[in-house]
Amino acid sequence: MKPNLVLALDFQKRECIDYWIEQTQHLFDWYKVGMEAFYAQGDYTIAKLFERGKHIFLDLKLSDIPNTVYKATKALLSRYPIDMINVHALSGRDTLSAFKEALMEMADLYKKPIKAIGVTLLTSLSEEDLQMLGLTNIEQTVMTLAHIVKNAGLDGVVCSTKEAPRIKQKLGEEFLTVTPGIRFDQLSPHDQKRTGTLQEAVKVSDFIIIGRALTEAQNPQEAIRTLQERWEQLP
Ligand SMILES: O=C(O)c1cc(=O)[nH]c(=O)n1[C@@H]1O[C@H](COP(=O)(O)O)[C@@H](O)[C@H]1O
Repeated sequence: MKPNLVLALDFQKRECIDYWIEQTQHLFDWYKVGMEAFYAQGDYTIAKLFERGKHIFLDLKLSDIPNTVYKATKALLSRYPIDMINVHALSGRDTLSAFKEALMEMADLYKKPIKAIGVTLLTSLSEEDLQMLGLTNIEQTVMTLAHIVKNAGLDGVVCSTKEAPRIKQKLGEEFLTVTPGIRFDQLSPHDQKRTGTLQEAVKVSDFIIIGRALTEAQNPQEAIRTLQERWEQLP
């Protein structure tokens, strides 16, 4: 089965949020509401996606002590009809377990599954950035974090397309991989250091995050059509 395409609604203005939902709803079943849209237009964006029957990935990358993450997760899920939510794996095992516990309680209450995802190493980090943090070896660090995420009972990880094959191989096909940093052709990577193509992503991901490669295109209508054609051609 093909992965899900997820559109990152990284906007603050309602006109932009409306435009991108209207223009892409035939192609995307999943939308990601990240910090920018959530802080600027959270209630509005989530209500709009819910009315249209879209799946919502709330990407706030929670990172705090276990008690705070547990309570914040419950507060978010009691307010918003979310299908997937994430936490930073670097918050450590106890925070990940508290996050999972909150999700299970809320999923039980609302009788619906909510996917729990751990962010490994941000795709904006390179080996050099890692060294500055006193860490080494992206592949190995991502694998260590992915193991911690799996052992805490979460459903999957955010990682780049580069690490996703090994994660699938070591942690099993059912362990979800969510891959951002997707670029088409020779497009600028912007601030991303570990990018991947749609062709790479389709083989190794369960959820492929599409952001500025689409939403900053010179001609958005043409870019949406091109993405649709490419997507339909992929196996
Ligand atoms: O959790 C995420 O979604 C995420 C994790 C990560 O490691 N890297 C990353 O880029 N993201 C998000 O994925 C999207 C990538 O967008 P583009 O760089 O515009 O394609 C943004 O909304 C980021 O916040």
